[in-house]
Amino acid sequence: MKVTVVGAGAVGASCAEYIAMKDFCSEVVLVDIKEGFAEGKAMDLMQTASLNGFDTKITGTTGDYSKTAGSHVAVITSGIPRKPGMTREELIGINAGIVKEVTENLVKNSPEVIIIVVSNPMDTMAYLVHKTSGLPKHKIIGMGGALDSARFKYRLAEALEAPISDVDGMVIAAHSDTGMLPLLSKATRNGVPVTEFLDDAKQKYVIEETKVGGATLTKLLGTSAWYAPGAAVSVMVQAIACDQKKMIPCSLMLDGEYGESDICLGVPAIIGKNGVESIVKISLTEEEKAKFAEAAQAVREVNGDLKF
Ligand SMILES: NC(=O)c1ccc[n+]([C@@H]2O[C@H](COP(=O)([O-])OP(=O)(O)OC[C@H]3O[C@@H](n4cnc5c(N)ncnc54)[C@H](O)[C@@H]3O)[C@@H](O)[C@H]2O)c1
Ligand SMILES: O=C(O)C[C@H](O)C(=O)O
Repeated sequence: MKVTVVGAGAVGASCAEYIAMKDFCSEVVLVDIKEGFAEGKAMDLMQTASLNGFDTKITGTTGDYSKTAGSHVAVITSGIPRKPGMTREELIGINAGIVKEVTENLVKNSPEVIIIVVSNPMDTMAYLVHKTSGLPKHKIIGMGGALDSARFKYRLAEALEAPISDVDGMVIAAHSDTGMLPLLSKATRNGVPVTEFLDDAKQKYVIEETKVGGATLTKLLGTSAWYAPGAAVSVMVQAIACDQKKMIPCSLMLDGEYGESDICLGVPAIIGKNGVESIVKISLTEEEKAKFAEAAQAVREVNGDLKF
């Protein structure tokens, strides 16, 4: 299995590192536009191989997409991250052009590729890849829900004063500060609804902190996060590489599911060797349905700024 990661910055390098550490791929190719940067990151990561015990071969290239030919999966992390005080949506002006160009180069060299979109604003960038790549819709997957769900579990464990391994939960809808929908109604501690343990104030705290998880880290770090994003991508790549058929919330092109069409939004899906094996339909409360529709409306407005 050959995986390409475009953008050898914070998220791209973290993603390559986690993929290599799990040792399920034969080859990871890092691509960046900055001269020598991807080559340097690849060499540094390869020098951890004997220390960390993996055999995955990591190489880097400055923009030579012929080196990515025959990739099964490609991850797009190229583009600018936000700074404290910004929204992800403000990145569209620069990132849309980068994502479109990168997608064209990837598909030209790997016509069968499955693309995982990470660059922000992610739901809109995933939509752009659908509109410009010519790939079938099961081969384009936006990464947001896997990360947001991990942050939800972190906040749930904190509020419950429980180990994270006791906790389960999922975030759907938009990957934005306002449009995330942490499904508290379905979150559990060892199968018991968390609503049995958390009072209203704690429930509200968990939801609000989850939604601004990315902004909180951006404020602390001065740029956006990379460890958990990289780990989330590696889980998705592994689900494809090992045909795990894992249920992961991902930003997918909807065609009537959850009452929406012609939009990419976070919904639970089965991820396996074909990319998206199916979209999972779960029941939502009336309040959750309304929030999902509200998030869709906001993403639709951002999509309106795209020029194909
Ligand atoms: N979807 C998510 O959950 C999620 C999580 C974290 C970050 N992000 C997004 O991922 C993106 C990358 O974040 P980062 O922290 O790694 O940023 P970064 O600045 O560390 O890395 C981005 C890299 O992209 C490269 N790049 C720019 N244009 C390119 C091009 N045309 N071709 C190849 N490479 C190019 C840059 O040289 C840089 O090395 C941002 O848009 C950020 O908002 C999304
Ligand atoms: O918050 C950001 O801008 C980056 C990313 O989308 C995240 O959630 O960490």
